[in-house]
Amino acid sequence: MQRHAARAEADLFAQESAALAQARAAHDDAQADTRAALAALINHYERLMRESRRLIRRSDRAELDMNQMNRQLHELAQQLEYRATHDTLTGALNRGAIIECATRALAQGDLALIVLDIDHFKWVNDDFGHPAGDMVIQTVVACLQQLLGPEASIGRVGGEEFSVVWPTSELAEALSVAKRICDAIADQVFAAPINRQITASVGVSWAACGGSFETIYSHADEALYAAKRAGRNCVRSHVGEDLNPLLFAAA
Ligand SMILES: Nc1nc2c(ncn2[C@@H]2O[C@H](COP(=O)(O)OP(=O)(O)OP(=O)(O)O)[C@@H](O)[C@H]2O)c(=O)[nH]1
Repeated sequence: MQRHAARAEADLFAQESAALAQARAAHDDAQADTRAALAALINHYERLMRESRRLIRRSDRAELDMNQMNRQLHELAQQLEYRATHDTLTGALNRGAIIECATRALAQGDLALIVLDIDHFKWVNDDFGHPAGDMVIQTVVACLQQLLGPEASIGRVGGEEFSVVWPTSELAEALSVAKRICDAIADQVFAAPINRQITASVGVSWAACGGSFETIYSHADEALYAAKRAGRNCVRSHVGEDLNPLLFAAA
């Protein structure tokens, strides 16, 4: 291939080299036919210009193709990154991405973790079918996004379980966010065929900067199940060793 390229390069300039040698000889020899040598030189110079233009056009096309391929590769890498970190049904962060996000947030500062689980979701599926259940899951995520804004880290960590990573030094602030989440879901109108109130139970945990994800998650999970035990549609918290028994009664 390299040999072929070298030969093509030699062939490309062979005639011009000969014409140049002829012109030099004519230049050095007072008796030579300089007009003929000049005519040959003009001829070959024009051929070189045509050839150069053709090569420039070809390289411009190759550059355009390469730029387009680069753009496609970049888009593909972004799509792969998105698919690796997001839940396909809702577009929320997936479990792995939420773990990474919470771990990073804990390394940088104090953090509240809010987990919520739709109440009696099995009945939704049983009464209205799995596609309607999927629609409820999507609506819950849309409701969280609407409530918390585009910057909030909202994840779907299980079938009908969601997490919100909420960096804050104030437990009271996290509890207020959790209460707003609980109320927003209870107030959300779900499209047909659901047409009935859906609620969620919410658990909140909090850890100071440097805490571990495993601890903050297990505390949030315990708080969530305390909320389920307390009758659902309510918020419970677990901070440190302390499982708060009566925080925000059912709405
Ligand atoms: N439609 C739908 N259903 C799902 C999905 N993932 C899990 N589920 C269903 O979610 C239901 C969860 O039911 P359970 O864990 O028994 O809990 P629950 O009925 O919500 O009751 P509580 O959590 O105790 O209030 C099961 O019926 C699962 O089949 C999903 O992606 N789509």
